[in-house]
Amino acid sequence: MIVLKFGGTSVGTVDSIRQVCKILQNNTAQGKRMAVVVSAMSGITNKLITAGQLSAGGDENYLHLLKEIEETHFTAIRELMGVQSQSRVFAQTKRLLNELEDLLRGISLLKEISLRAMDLLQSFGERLSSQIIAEFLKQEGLPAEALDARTLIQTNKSFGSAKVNFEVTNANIGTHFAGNDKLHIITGFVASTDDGQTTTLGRGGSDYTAAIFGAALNADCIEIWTDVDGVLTADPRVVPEAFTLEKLSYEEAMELSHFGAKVIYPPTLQPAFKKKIPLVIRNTFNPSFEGTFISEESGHDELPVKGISSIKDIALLTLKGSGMIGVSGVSARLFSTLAQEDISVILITQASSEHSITFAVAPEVAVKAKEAIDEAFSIEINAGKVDSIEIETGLSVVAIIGENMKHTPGIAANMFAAMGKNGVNIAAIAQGSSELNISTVIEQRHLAKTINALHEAFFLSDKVTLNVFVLGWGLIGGTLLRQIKEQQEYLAQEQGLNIKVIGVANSQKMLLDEKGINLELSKEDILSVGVPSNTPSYIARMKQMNLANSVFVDCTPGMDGVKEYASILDASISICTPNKLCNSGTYNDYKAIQDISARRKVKFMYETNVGAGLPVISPLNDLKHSGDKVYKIEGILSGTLSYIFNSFTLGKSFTDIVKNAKEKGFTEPDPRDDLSGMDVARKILILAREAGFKLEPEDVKVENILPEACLNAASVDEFFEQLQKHEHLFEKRMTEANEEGKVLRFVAALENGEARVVLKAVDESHPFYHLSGSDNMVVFTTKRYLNEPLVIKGPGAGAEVTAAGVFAEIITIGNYLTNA
Ligand SMILES: NC(=O)C1=CN([C@@H]2O[C@H](COP(=O)(O)OP(=O)(O)OC[C@H]3O[C@@H](n4cnc5c(N)ncnc54)[C@H](O)[C@@H]3O)[C@@H](O)[C@H]2O)C=CC1
Ligand SMILES: N[C@@H](CC=O)C(=O)O
Ligand code: NA
Repeated sequence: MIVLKFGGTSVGTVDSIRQVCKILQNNTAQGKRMAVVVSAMSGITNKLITAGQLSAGGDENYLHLLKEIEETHFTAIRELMGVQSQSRVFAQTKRLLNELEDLLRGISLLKEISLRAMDLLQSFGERLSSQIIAEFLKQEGLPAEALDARTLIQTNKSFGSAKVNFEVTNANIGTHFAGNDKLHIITGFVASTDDGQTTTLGRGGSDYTAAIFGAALNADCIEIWTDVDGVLTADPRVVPEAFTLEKLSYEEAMELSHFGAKVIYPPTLQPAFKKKIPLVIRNTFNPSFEGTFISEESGHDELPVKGISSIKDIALLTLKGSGMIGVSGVSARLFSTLAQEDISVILITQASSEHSITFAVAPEVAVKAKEAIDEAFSIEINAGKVDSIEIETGLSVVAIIGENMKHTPGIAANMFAAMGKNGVNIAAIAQGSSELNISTVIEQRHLAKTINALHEAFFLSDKVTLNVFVLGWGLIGGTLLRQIKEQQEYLAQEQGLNIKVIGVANSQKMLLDEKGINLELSKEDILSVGVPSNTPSYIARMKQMNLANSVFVDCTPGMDGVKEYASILDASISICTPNKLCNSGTYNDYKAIQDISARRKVKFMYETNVGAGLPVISPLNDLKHSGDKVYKIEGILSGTLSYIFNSFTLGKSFTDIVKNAKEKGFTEPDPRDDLSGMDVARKILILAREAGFKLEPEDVKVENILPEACLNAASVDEFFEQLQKHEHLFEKRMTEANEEGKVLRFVAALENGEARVVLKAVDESHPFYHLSGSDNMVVFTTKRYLNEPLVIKGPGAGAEVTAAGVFAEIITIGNYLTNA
């Protein structure tokens, strides 16, 4: 015998009722014996309640609702039943509707509605639906018969949520079913007292009916048919990747539903749990799907955590004071006070210092709870031994649930790491010794982010999403976006890293889309649906989205984004950037940013600040952290100047070479940043700071090779005109060097804590002599690399290598954020 329960949506329309019929026919064909519990058609119970309230308030509009209720059922009959039986079923239904009308009229005359009348009123929903469905099933060839559960389930007189007398009820059900092989279509939710008054079974009442019948009949299984596939790992409206669980234990189901998974209401299923009858949650609208099987066994041995659950709105109350330490009976008084006020406690934590007890309640009862407790502890409060209760609001509970967490180390670590890296502060923690549930209290604004981060950490560790916000869509930004597009599929497949670009912007337009931007479209098409660019609002929107695993990528040459770095890191969003302005500003600013990223445990990465894609900053840090001592750093740190002086031979125009470097993407957006030595100065300053020297920008001594007229030119075009006019200056220096068998190299150096940038003539014996193209070369002389310095060499500028360096850092950040 199996007991099937069909909820309101499963019997809500003519189509769904037909669907129910198919499911039952299918089972019959397989020779299964069944009992069926049905709810009222969806929306009917609410209409009955409203009609009752209207009539009690003397509002004639209840008649309209009555009409609507009639229409819903008449439509079902008209569409489901053949002409021969229609009139009979209409008549049956009309009789019930007349009774309902009489009841509502009675209520309107009395001008009040008792709980008892409310129960009777609500019973019409199930009585109407069960009759029509039974008639339809009969017509379709099933041996169906409507069964009014009021004749079998006996309760006490607690109207609204009556207590079942199981002894009488079980006996009644046993007797009724003995030797009766009809297909009973049972009214859910309703019952009656021993003197025949109608009662209802409270929240989840139809599930309760199914459990009562299942237990009484020793059913093999109880199937709860609803409009979702089963119990999901998380709320799919918050986590689109949530999936249906195949198996759950009773305890897990209980914990998961306690936190708002509305699929079942486990307290009502107790009779079934007690008899160890398995429960299956199934989807009426997707009947081929197996659903979620709930039994004694948890299943999924590989899944220590089964679900992420939450309560959106709670208040946290704390009772604290020195007068509590070592005093017994404090918590007994506290919680019995709450019990007297009928306040349900959602979560409790107490540290072993016994100095305070913190607990969570629904926010609407927080003040009432505070007043009651302050009153109960008034003597201690007046004596200064205990403080008046503190209330914190705007909080949520997030919990991970699973039986296999028991005795599995690392689960809490994983949970807290995922939250910590996403900047979620935990206000309170609770774990029962059953180890079935770890609950945390967090700020409500972080709820969605937390649920998603935890879902990734526990269910999708092989498929995590990194949310990327790019500012600046020029040479580097554009190349980076192209590289991401080309590599997206590989990273998702091979690395389980789903890189989602959520925001893009150039100086004109910006676009943010939480669903992710389709990089297959052209830049013009993408930005055409954008809005005028505004850096502060771009960043505000990014923070407001509050997505898990977010990275801000600044590919602009200016300060607009840099000004916001502190606030971005403070919002627990990582940053990676080729923009050097942040790290080459004042030392205090540099230090502040480093401190914030350390404090917030988010990454701030900028390897491309020096030598573009070449590893320079990270090896320097490795040397430092491993205890080496850096004596000297010397380098050709400008790809542009390297290219220019490597290509500058007799007979060539200096201006053409600079233009050529710009076309190749080596130069800064304004090449004067390179030629003035400014860009190199920034780089050696950054290296000096990374090496541990507290230098300010003005501490770097730079030889200026550009004439005033070039520096002062109003535009880049005008600069090139002026450069042409002054070419002879460069030719002169080059010829002089050549005459000594030397070449010109723009060299940066850090020695004894002093940083310099000079144009130097070097001979063949010098390592910088043989450079070519845009190559950078960095020479580290250290305690360990003393006689043979450590040399790093390769292209130090250009769109492809720079963007690739930024991309690599994005991936590093992704791995950091998503691995515990
Ligand atoms: N070209 C290279 O080899 C290297 C460049 N870099 C750095 O990369 C950065 C980008 O350089 P490029 O791509 O060559 O510059 P670019 O001039 O080609 O592109 C800059 C982009 O930023 C946009 N932009 C500027 N301010 C903005 C704002 N407030 N909001 C939104 N968008 C804004 C511009 O519209 C443009 O799309 C610079 O900081 C540069 O120093 C670093 C290493 C190597
Ligand atoms: N303009 C710079 C680009 C890299 O930082 C250079 O030429 O090195
Ligand atoms: Na680099």
